Amino acid sequence: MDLGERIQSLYAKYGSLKGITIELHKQLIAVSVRNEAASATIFLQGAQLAEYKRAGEHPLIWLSDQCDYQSGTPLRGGIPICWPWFGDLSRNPKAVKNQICGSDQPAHGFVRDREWELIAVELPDTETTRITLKLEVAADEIWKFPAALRVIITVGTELSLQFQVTNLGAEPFSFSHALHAYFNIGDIEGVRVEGLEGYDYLDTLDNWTLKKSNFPLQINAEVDRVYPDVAKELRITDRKLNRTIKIEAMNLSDLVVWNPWIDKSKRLSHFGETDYTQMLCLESARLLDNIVCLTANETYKCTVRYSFN
Ligand SMILES: O=P(O)(O)OC[C@H]1O[C@@H](O)[C@H](O)[C@@H](O)[C@@H]1O
Repeated sequence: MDLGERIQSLYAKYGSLKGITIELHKQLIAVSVRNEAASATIFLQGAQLAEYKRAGEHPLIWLSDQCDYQSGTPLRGGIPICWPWFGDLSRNPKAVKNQICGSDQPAHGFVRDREWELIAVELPDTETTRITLKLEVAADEIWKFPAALRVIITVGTELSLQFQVTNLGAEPFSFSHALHAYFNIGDIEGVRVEGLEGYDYLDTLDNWTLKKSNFPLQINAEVDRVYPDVAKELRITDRKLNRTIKIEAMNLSDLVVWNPWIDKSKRLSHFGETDYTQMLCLESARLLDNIVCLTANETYKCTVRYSFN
C-alpha cells in the first residue's frame, strides 16, 4: 500500500471516531487525539508519541521545531521507544550485544524508525482515549528472534504508556530498552529532579564512574547518567512553569537522565542551539544487570505514568 492508500484505510477504520484525526506530516502518518482532558499526536513510525498536552496547559512533552518528518528518521523529542538495545550497542551486556549481527549499529535499537500498525482506538470515556500500536519483528540480518511488540498509549488527565514484548520464537532472547521521554520544561536552570537522592549512578561522561546522588538533581552542565535500581516515583519540579511532573514507572528498574547542554547541542541532529534549556530527558529503562530475558511465548510488560500538577 502506498502512503495515500494507507491513510485512506486508517481513515475508513478510525476517522469517524470522536476526536480522532489521521494526519500526514510530510512523509509520516500520525494519529491525532483530542478529548475533553487532553490532546496528543502519535506517529506510526516508531509508535512515537510526539505531543501530549492537557487542555489549557503547557505541553508536557518536548518536540523539536527542527523535525523533518522523513521516513527512516526518528523524531527528535516525544517518547521514542528504544529496543532491543539502549544507547551504544557496545555498552550493552554481552547477552544483548552477542545477539546482534554487525557491531556498527545505530544507537537505541531498530524500532524507532520502523512503521508500526495502529490496531485499536478506544474511547472508554469522554476524557480518555486509548491507542494501541503493534510491530511484528521477524528474524533478519541484524536480529534473529521473531517477536511481537505493542505500545498502548492512554491519553487523558494523565498520560500513560505500556510497552509489551512477546517472544514468538522457540529460542530465548534478551534485550535492554527505554521509554526515552523528552519533558518540556520552562528553563533548565529552574528545574530539580527529586527522588534520586541516595541512589548511585554511572556517569557516562566520566568513563562510567560510579557516583552517588546526595541532593535533588539540578542541571547546570551536560548530564548523561544511568541510575540502576531507582525509586519507582520521581518528580521534576519546574519553577518557571510552576508545576511538578510526576513519573511513575512499573517494572522498569532503571533511569537515564540526559541533557546535552551547550556543546553537544551543536552536534545533535534536529536540535536548536538553545533547545537544551527547554527539555530534559528522564528515560525509564531496563539496562545492564536488569535487562529482560524472554523464553518462548513469554510476554514482558512495563508501564510508565506521566502526570503533573
Ligand atoms: O541522538 P539519539 O540517538 O536520539 O540519542 C540521544 C541521547 O539519548 C540518550 O538516551 C543518551 O543517554 C545520550 O547519550 C544520547 O545522546
